[in-house]
Amino acid sequence: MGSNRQPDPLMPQVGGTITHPEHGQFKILKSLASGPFSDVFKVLHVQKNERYAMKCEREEGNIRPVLKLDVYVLTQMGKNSHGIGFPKLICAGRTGYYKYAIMQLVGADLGRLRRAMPDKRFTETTSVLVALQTLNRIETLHDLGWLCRDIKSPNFAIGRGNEAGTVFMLDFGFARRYKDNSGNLLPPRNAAALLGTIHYAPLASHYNQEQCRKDDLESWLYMVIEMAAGSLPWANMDALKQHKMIAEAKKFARTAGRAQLFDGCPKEYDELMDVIDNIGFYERPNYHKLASILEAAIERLKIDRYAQLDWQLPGYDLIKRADHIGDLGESNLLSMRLKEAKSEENIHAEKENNNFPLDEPNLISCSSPEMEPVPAGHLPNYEGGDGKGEERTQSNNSFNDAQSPRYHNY
Ligand SMILES: Nc1ncnc2c1ncn2[C@@H]1O[C@H](COP(=O)(O)OP(=O)(O)OP(=O)(O)O)[C@@H](O)[C@H]1O
Repeated sequence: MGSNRQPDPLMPQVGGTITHPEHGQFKILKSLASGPFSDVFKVLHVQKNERYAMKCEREEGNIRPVLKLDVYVLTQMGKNSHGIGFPKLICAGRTGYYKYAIMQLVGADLGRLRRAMPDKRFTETTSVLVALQTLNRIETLHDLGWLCRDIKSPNFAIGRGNEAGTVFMLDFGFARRYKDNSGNLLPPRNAAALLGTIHYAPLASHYNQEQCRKDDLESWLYMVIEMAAGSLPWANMDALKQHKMIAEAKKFARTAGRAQLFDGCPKEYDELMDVIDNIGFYERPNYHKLASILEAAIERLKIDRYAQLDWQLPGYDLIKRADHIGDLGESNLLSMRLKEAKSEENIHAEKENNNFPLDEPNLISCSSPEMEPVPAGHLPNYEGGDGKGEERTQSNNSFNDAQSPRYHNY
């Protein structure tokens, strides 16, 4: 994939080499992704002849720095015995101009793989088994004290070779601690940015509320419905111009629009929404209950839990097709410029989060509800297809914006 950004000769280039003081030389083989936040390359460890992924970002001038959070979360994950399904972090470094992290190389992401399927939906077997795996990854991340706040299929990827049946969780650039080192839950700020990816954003985020574990699961639900059904009812709405309408559609999907939302999904999925919608802000979600709903679908549909997944079956040739989808280039995606306003509340939240200097830099009390597009040079580069749902954004809608009523329940 090419980048939408102006070429920057001081950033890593294909063909170049990076030397880490302890880990040795890495030759840059290929660009894997180039987005508004970072560039990702396939690299070769020259001495060990092993391939890895390298994610890098400029030291200065980022819309939002993401690498520090990736490194922080993956380091913690590596120390955690439950780190299965998270890329292993090899090393991280900086050159003065950019920062980089070298990690386990994984395969195609679930967004591309789904769009490579004939109806843009996985088979029942794959969609249910992948729902179980991704639920497990989210539980692991949560139990480590982090929220993702950007759950979507492009942020999960399959393993390579004999790990192709394992789904890996990527991208912690919007992660946030919800508890401190002693395990105390952090109180919600009065308001928070609409951030993440609008088509998958939880209602709380639409209404500028602090997110909690439940909200990651709400995004997960939208993702698993899309994987099973092929699309979401709001798939054709413009993420930027119609973000309020998307929120309305998500509310409608809980009343008269419910049957439409779940059309094409195993019937058990309907119950997932009730369980998720009833989780409280401070509550540890009942992941086991959610998994047991998926298990009920597995039982009813007589799914072999050790079955090969769609991309492991020769018939679809999915991995190759997914690569091609990745090459389609530009879509209509637009990211948002990070504003620099800081409110008293945010400063307070940062102080409370003192041990985690990775807090989001701006978020609240921006006077304008309008979202400001980033300059063309920062347009992200993602695939076409129905990729509207993959717009990743961060806005500063005023909490008091009359058009953004505080969201209570649904
Ligand atoms: N470890 C990896 N192995 C292989 N590919 C990877 C790896 N990490 C990231 N990628 C590829 O790079 C893409 C972007 O990575 P990631 O989401 O971490 O970066 P980002 O800058 O936060 O992206 P986004 O613009 O989606 O927010 C992924 O969708 C995936 O295709």
